[in-house]
Formats: sequence, C-alpha cells, structure tokens
Amino acid sequence: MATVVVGAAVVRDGCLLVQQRAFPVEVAGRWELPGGRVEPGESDVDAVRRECVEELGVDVVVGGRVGADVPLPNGMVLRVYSATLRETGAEPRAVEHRALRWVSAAEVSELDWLPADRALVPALLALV
Ligand SMILES: Nc1nc2c([nH]c(=O)n2[C@H]2C[C@H](O)[C@@H](COP(=O)(O)OP(=O)(O)OP(=O)(O)O)O2)c(=O)[nH]1
Repeated sequence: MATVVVGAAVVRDGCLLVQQRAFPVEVAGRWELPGGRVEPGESDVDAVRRECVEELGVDVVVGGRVGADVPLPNGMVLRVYSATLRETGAEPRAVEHRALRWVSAAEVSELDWLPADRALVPALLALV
C-alpha cells in the first residue's frame, strides 16, 4: 500500500482554506491543502485532525472523501477529506506556511496549486 498524504478541504461560508508553501524552494509560493503524511497505525481521519492542529492551530470535524486518490511523484498518494472547523469562530493561523487564505470558487480555479492538487480542482469546486 502506498503511503497516504491526507489533505483537508476545510470549508466555511462557501470558501475553501488554502495555504502557501514556504519550502522546499522548488514548490515555495505554490498553494496546497493543509495536511501531511499518515503515520503508521494512524487512521486517515486522525491524521487530518492532527495535521490541522499542527499546521493551523485548529480542531476540525472530518467529513467524506473529496475526489479520487491522486498519485504523487514520490510514490505516495494524496487523499482529500472535507472538513469544517469544530468551533466556527476559530481562526486558523499559518504555523508552518507562508500564508493562508479563504478562497472562493473563482480563486480555486486560478490558484497556483501544487501539480497534484490541480487534478482535484473540479471536486473542490463542488464544495464552495
Ligand atoms: N499537505 C499536503 N501535501 C501535499 C499536497 N499536495 C501535494 O502534492 N502534497 C505533497 C507535498 C509533500 O511531498 C507531501 C506531504 O508533505 P508534508 O510536508 O505536508 O507532510 P508531512 O508533514 O507529513 O511531512 P514531513 O514534515 O514529516 O516531512 O505531499 C497538499 O495539498 N497538501
């Protein structure tokens, strides 16, 4: 089984939360979903929650799958889940990233996404 990288499609008020990578240099400045590698023995849902705490400082309620698994160049797969903030008034912070934005449907289409995320745009548009 390929290692899974989970991504969180966090939606609030019709906007999607996206974050801009600060490193490594090849991808710095491009946009992705909060998330990261699922650790051994961890469920996908637990990994989504853990990564949102680590990267955004917020707790999320994890929903269903968004789109299909997207193969990554390093042999891993990107698997996205919808999510909402457990406390709707909580304000996510860019802990490890350069920037964080809530984007509308038009911006979802136009963002300078990481290549794998681009394949998920149609599925992400269905959420906003
Ligand atoms: N988090 C996240 N990673 C993505 C996305 N799209 C995409 O290609 N990736 C890739 C980039 C990385 O090669 C890998 C995940 O890296 P990461 O740095 O977020 O994961 P991690 O926290 O587990 O990594 P590490 O610091 O332990 O090395 O997946 C996305 O939308 N979100």
